[in-house]
Parts: sequence; structure tokens; C-alpha cells
Amino acid sequence: MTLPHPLLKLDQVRRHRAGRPAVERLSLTLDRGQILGLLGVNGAGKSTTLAMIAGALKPDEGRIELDGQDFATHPALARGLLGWLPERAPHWPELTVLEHLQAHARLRGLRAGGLKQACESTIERLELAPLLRRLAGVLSQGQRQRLGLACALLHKPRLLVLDEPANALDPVQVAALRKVIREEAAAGAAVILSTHLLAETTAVCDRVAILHEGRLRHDAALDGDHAALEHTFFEIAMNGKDQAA
Ligand SMILES: Nc1ncnc2c1ncn2[C@@H]1O[C@H](COP(=O)(O)OP(=O)(O)OP(=O)(O)O)[C@@H](O)[C@H]1O
Repeated sequence: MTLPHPLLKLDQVRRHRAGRPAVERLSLTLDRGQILGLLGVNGAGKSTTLAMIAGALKPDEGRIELDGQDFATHPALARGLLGWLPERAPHWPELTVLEHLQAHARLRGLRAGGLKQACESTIERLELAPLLRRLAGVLSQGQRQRLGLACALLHKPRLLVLDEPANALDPVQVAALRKVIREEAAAGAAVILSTHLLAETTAVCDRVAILHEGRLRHDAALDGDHAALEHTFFEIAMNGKDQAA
């Protein structure tokens, strides 16, 4: 009997940036319906990892598989399966919010009724209706973040890759973001999100991985003992001590 493959698999992935190791021999898997928090201090390698998962950066070594497909040999297929909110989501300042959503939907292959339906449901979920006619260039940082998240969600991705998704969001929007993440996971998508804030992971994730200096130092299900996790995080961040990896 063959076991079903995980939705996402990283196998011994390495990446240098500016001549230095940014991610070192990183292996992890993620299953459908899981919400994994990638935790680490500034410069730990979180964004580099997520950019490789999203196909924006190529690993120097190692393999990344999405739904059993090697990213290196099937990049278009893999990209079609995921939605990525990068750390600084790019936008076209001269387009309105609605034009953004429509352009992203077209880029994702949606047309006619499917495009309209995807835009309408995303606008409703992310409460973007009051912003539709506004130019992206005049949005606040938090509003731009919501637009970036909307663009990542439009085509119902099977893997959501969110880099610091709560950045610049107010508390109401943070709660809305968490609801969306939980809904996506409940619908069977896998979610990986990066943060340097412990509370972000404990609020919404069911598993946490800690990266430090590009290496995976901890990977475990969240068991509700937040004090123990905080201790582990600080031990790793302050002393670089390896924990159960
Ligand atoms: N564009 C770049 N060019 C060169 N080096 C980079 C670049 N981006 C990141 N790095 C380096 O790669 C390493 C990992 O950075 P990365 O942005 O992945 O960390 P991070 O955990 O996401 O940090 P933060 O929480 O501050 O966003 C760091 O040493 C950083 O200086």
C-alpha cells in the first residue's frame, strides 16, 4: 500500500544569500488541513524559506515537492496550487483595488462567471467592499496587506504561504485574518505562515517550527503549553540551543 504524499515536502533544502547560508538543510512536511507557524527572530531565514516554497527563489540544493510534484520540474503546476502573500506584497499603485483583484484572477486563469464569483466572495470575506474604487497606491499599509491576502486567496489555493500576514493589521483585522486561516484549513488547504511573534502562532497554528540561523531547531504540534513553547523559543533565540528537532 502506498501512503498518500504530504501536500508540501522540503527535503534538505539549502539557500545562500549574499554569500552566506540563509537556509541550511531544511526538511519538513505539511499535510492538508494543517496550519504550521514558522517562528524565528529577524534574519532566521523565514522569508527565504517561504519564497522558495512559493517558487520565487530557487534552492541551491535540495528538493521542494508540492502535492508530489517536484517544483523544479513542474514550476507552473506547483505555482497554480499555492497562494503566496510575500513580506512586502507588490502592488500596482495606479490600479484600483477591484482592478487588482480582477487582474490577479485573470493571471490565475479565471474568466467570466468564475472570475466574478471569485472576486465577489473574496471581497466579502476580506471586507474589501468599501475600498474597491480606491487606488492601491493610496491604501494604508494594513489595507494593502488585506489586498495582498485577497490576491493570494482568489483562486482557492491548496497551499497558503503567508509571510508575516498580521503585519500592520489592526486587532479587528487580525481576528478576521485568523478566521480566514482557520476556514481555509477546515476546507482542506494547508497553511504555512511566518512570524517572529509567539502569540501569532499560538492563536491560530496547530504546529510550530522554529528556525534559527537558517536551521530547523524545533518542530512539534502545539499542545497548549504556551509557557513551555516560549521557553523553548527563547532558549533557541538567545542561546542557539538545539531543541527536539
Ligand atoms: N535580498 C537579500 N539579499 C541578500 N541577503 C538577504 C536578502 N534577503 C535576506 N537576506 C539574508 O538572508 C538571511 C535570512 O533572511 P530572511 O529575510 O529569510 O529572514 P527572516 O527570518 O524572514 O527575517 P525577518 O523576520 O527580519 O523578515 C539574513 O541573513 C538576511 O540578511
